[in-house]
Amino acid sequence: MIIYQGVVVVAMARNPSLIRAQPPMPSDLTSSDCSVLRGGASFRRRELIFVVNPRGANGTTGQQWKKLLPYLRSRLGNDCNICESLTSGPSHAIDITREAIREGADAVIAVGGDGTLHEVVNGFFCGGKPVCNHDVNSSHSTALGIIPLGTGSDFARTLGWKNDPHDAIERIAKGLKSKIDVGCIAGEIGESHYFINVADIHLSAKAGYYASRYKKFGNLCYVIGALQAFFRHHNQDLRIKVDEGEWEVCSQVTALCIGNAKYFGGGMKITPNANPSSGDYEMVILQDFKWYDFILKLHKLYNGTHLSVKNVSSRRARSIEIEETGSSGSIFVQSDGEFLGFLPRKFSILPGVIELLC
Ligand SMILES: Nc1ncnc2c1ncn2[C@@H]1O[C@H](COP(=O)(O)OP(=O)(O)OP(=O)(O)O)[C@@H](O)[C@H]1O
Repeated sequence: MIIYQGVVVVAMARNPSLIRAQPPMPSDLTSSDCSVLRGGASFRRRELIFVVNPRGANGTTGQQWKKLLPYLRSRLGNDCNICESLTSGPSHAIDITREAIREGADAVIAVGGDGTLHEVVNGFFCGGKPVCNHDVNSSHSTALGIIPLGTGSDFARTLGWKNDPHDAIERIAKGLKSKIDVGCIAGEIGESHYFINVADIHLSAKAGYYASRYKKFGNLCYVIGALQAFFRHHNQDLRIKVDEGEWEVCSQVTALCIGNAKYFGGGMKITPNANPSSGDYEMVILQDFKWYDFILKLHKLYNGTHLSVKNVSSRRARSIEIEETGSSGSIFVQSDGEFLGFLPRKFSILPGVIELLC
């Protein structure tokens, strides 16, 4: 990152569609996170990188962002250097985030839906380790921020945040941070993948996979995806190992959901007791469900009262290994709504690994 006369230029990995120049330093810094050496010439403005998916929510994110920028600049511009980076396509947010952290950003803020947040979270890691500042002498870490402007905003829902970008800007302005957990999924060949919301397996993952093709219909895409997934669906026996214990067979699994947070699929409270600050997951298993069970019990899935329903179980876990009893190789795995591949997988949790601006 090059800084000259209060202007910030950040070089990013793929698309140089960054950046806004900021005016020179203000005389009055109010943010608690800006370090100021009073009596000396040196003081530090927070470096905020806004990772914006202009195509989020069918392009609405881009339009809302443009309208929001003048307010954002006026609210934060005195204390912070505001860098805007528009994503050019899937996975770009990962590259932008990694680069921003290496260059010493104070916060990377995901502007969009849960898909953009998921990519930004994955950008906090590389090669199985947290990404670090290039400057090994620097002690400050990069926080995660969120401006929920997408279709679902399921993570924000867990935190009880309204879908109001002005509230989100206030949280960023305050600069208060809280440590949150991140889920980690190891695949067969050892590569790691991260999630902040919910990872899920089998029917729900298949439904999410199909839903992603119908995003243009908004939240209706989840209903269409579910209907398509039910077509030729078979419940499956799975082998599960929890917290390094014994392998157990779990019969006729319809869907298995591992929650770091509570919601998925645009507001379904699937893991109602999950808490991203608890250091563990809530694992909810639906067994032997028929298509009509979903219709009859859908309202319970949405309001989080399904744990008392027959064939639904919940338990807490820090580590979960799951494999098929057979070898169909076709049990879908989804991570924060992104199709990841098929079983087997191992899920572990990284407690308090990211600081969230809250
Ligand atoms: N410029 C782009 N063009 C097309 N797709 C993009 C672009 N930038 C990012 N994406 C992809 O769009 C996906 C969805 O983004 P995002 O979550 O912001 O929108 P959404 O429509 O609200 O979806 P969600 O249901 O996840 O809330 C991301 O996972 C990302 O891979």
